[in-house]
Amino acid sequence: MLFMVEMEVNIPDSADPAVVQKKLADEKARAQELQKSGVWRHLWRVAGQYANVSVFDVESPVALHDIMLSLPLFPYMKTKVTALCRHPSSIHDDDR
Ligand SMILES: O=C(O)CC1=CCC(=O)O1
Repeated sequence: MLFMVEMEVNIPDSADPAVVQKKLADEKARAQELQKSGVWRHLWRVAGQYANVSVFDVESPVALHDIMLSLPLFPYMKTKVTALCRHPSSIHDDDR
């Protein structure tokens, strides 16, 4: 199942810089691991915002939920999830 996930990151000024640096490094490692596994299909920066638009390919909504809550930056994120399905005019065989 494909889902578009919009993530907006807001790190409070009061956050400990060392903790934030660790979370940023852990987030990058986790995001790259999930991209290599094929689960995190697309990761795009939204120009001009500390936000991204992503496409996840997961077994179920609960699998997506578990992945999102496991992200180190999740506590600092506002998220929006949209279910996707194949467009009849798509030429990409891997859309589903
Ligand atoms: O910077 C972001 O948009 C948050 C984020 C998601 C994956 C990652 O590496 O950073």
